[in-house]
Amino acid sequence: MATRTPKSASKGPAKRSTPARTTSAKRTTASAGRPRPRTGASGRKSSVAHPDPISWVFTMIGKLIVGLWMLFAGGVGSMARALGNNARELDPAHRRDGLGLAWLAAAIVLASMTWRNADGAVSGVVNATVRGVFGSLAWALPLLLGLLAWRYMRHPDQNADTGRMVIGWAALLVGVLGVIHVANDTPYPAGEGQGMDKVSAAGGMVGFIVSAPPMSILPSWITIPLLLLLSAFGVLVITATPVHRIPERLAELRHLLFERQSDPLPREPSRKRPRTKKPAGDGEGGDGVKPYDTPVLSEKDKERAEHSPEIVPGLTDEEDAAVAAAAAAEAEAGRRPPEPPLPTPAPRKVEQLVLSPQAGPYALPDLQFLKPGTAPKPQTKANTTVVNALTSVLEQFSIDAQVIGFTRGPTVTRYEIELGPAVKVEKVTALTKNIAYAVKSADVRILSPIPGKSAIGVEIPNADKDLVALGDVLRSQVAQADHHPMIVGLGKDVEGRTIVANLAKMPHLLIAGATGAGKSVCVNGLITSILMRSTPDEVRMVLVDPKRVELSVYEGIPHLITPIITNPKKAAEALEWVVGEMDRRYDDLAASGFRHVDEFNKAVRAGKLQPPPGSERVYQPYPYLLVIVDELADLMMVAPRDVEDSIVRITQLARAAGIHLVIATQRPSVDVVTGLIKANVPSRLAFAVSSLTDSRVILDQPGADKLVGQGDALFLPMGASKPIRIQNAFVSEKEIAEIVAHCKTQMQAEYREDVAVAPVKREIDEEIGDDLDLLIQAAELIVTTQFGSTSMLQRKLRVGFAKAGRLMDLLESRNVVGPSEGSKAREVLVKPDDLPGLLADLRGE
Ligand SMILES: Nc1ncnc2c1ncn2[C@@H]1O[C@H](COP(=O)(O)OP(=O)(O)OP(=O)(O)O)[C@@H](O)[C@H]1O
Repeated sequence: MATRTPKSASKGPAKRSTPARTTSAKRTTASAGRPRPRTGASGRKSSVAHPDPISWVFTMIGKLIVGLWMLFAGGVGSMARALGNNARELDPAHRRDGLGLAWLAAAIVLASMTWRNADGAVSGVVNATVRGVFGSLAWALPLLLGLLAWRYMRHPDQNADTGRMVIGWAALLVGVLGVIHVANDTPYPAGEGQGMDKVSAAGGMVGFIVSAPPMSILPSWITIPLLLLLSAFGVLVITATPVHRIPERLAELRHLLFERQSDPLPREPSRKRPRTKKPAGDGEGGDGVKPYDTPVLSEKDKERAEHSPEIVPGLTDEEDAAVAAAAAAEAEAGRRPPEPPLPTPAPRKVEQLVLSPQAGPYALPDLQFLKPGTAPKPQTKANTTVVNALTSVLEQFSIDAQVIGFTRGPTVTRYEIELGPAVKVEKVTALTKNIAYAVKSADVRILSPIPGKSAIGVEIPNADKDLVALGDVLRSQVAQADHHPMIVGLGKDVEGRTIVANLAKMPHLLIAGATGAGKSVCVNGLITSILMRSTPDEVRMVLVDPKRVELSVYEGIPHLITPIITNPKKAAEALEWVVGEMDRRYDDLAASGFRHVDEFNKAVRAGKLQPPPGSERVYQPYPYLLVIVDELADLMMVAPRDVEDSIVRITQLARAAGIHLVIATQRPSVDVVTGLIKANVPSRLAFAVSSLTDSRVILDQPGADKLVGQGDALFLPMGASKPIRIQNAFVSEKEIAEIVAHCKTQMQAEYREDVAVAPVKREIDEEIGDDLDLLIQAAELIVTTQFGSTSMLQRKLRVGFAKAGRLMDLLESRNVVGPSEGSKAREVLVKPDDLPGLLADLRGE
């Protein structure tokens, strides 16, 4: 079989070629009548009818030479190809190193020929040529080549930047040479009183070419500004400054030149610490919590080694990061230090419904307490690699689609894929695993479509993340423009936009995520945002921290109405207190005819609300009440029913009363985040979770299982159908401690006594449930009459047989009556004297 195929294959062409050959042979024979050389169709050859031996020898020698030449050329060619292949296998960085060295050599050679009076024909020609071309700036050419060499070797991975630099410097050089040429009366290379000498002494041929044409039609006072404009363009390209950002860049420059020495944050002496005292890369030295701190595996060091400090300033050196990011933050704020909202004046004297009286003015903490994050990186080599990987996946599967661009966010980059006509979206979405394989990342999330765009989004984590700092978020224009006291900084979205949210509008928020996903940092961010922007008479807080350590730093802040609640049982009580507070506020709203506490407050501030005649009451504005529960699971373990009841009541009604809940949990399972709680907490913030099920519990859709952790989150505000992906803002423990200290110096915390105190009925047995009142009546009846009869309970309490039987069972289980004795009444085990104690027990007191 194996031999047959070539045979038959060779037969085909042979058969096909035979007639042709036969025909031509016949034709030749017919025309010449004798055999002719097969090559010979030309007249010249056909005229050589009898080649003599000498010419034959020459012909053969010629053929030999041609053959040898072809052999040599083939050898050189294949050698070059082999070398080329090897060169292709070289690390691109090495190739660029080679290029850099070549430029350096050229710079040195050029400098040796142009910077000194070298004799020698070659030097003379090179010198004259360089001067002829670049005129009086010929001396700068070796420097520019040296600079190019340095860039190639220093940043082998920044091709695009090097290209930009070359273009920028070229534009600058051409513009300046033109100006020099005009300044020297625009000499021509030939003509009377002109010549190359004069051209070389002015702007050279470059200067001539760029200045002579405009000078022939325009006066010099127009030509020079035009040339200066070209030079300015070069400077903008070199510094990568779009025109609209010139003021910011100038501000940065001023900052670097004049203000860097005088620390922009003088309140923090620690900033001046010598670098060596801090472990390298410890972005928040001594803070405990560091941004992107990986608790299990320390990949940070590896990452740090892979990125030059210029690319990832935040992860390598705190001071550089601080300076770079300060510049960026200032640039963002247009160099104007952001103004904190004005402190609210001391409240008027109040007499009722007071959470705690406040004396003296209260100054909000300075925003400088919060450090800036890292400046966002526009594009890195990793992005180009991913674009190539995506393109090749689409090509491999022959899908008519292309990557049309990407948006780099702080943690992930979203690549946009546009489909060709009649290509199914599913063709790309079905490739999730292949894309993940090609880009070497398991956390690929596909968005189809990107909201507001006809494109599919592929979100891939960045190897080099940006640090989003709470300080930058709160300093942003969007946060500064809104003075609502419940505005909190959430972070930045994939497009780098700052995301702030109004807790009052949420109106309640559920935060969930696995351990280490960034929940605690988020809760800290929310509380810190409030501390930064609101006075205690605007916002009051109840903090519930069953884990005991997460929120302890806030102990003593004046915004608290009760010490931080760490005991889950007391937490349930505090939630009940909140329900009571809500009811009190509702009573006020109902009595005054307002529908929201904001309207009520407005009326009170305007003095429009008068207490009813005869009442001693003095109205005063209600502060917002923010209740933060850091671990719902711990509460649900202790008193699931009470906690759920309170949460549901609060969430259903509290909005109008200015009471808002933030519930965090690391166990987003259905027994913790029950259907009732979910239905009543409309805004969700999901950090990375381990399973699709968890993601569905929080968001009612997948997505959170594809997050990368460390503050990467999906935010689903009330009413939205698609979550927004954000990188949560980071705030360090050190910053929090400073802010808390400031708040404490402004005002003492004055706690209400009754918040976490058990109201009358507390530890009611779950078994009793809603029957407590009936049970107490039954116990009273039986103990006072000493007659343990079910039918008596039926008659006296007017309940059915089943209920009476249940009450009797409950009393039996609590040793109030003995076991059933058939139709006889049960024995009563508690004496009338012990009744008060029994009732207190039943009430759980
Ligand atoms: N927004 C963020 N920016 C940068 N890094 C973050 C961010 N949020 C969290 N991290 C990093 O992730 C680590 C873990 O975060 P965090 O302590 O908030 O997790 P958690 O979900 O609260 O975990 P646990 O439930 O175990 O307390 C932090 O120490 C920090 O290094």
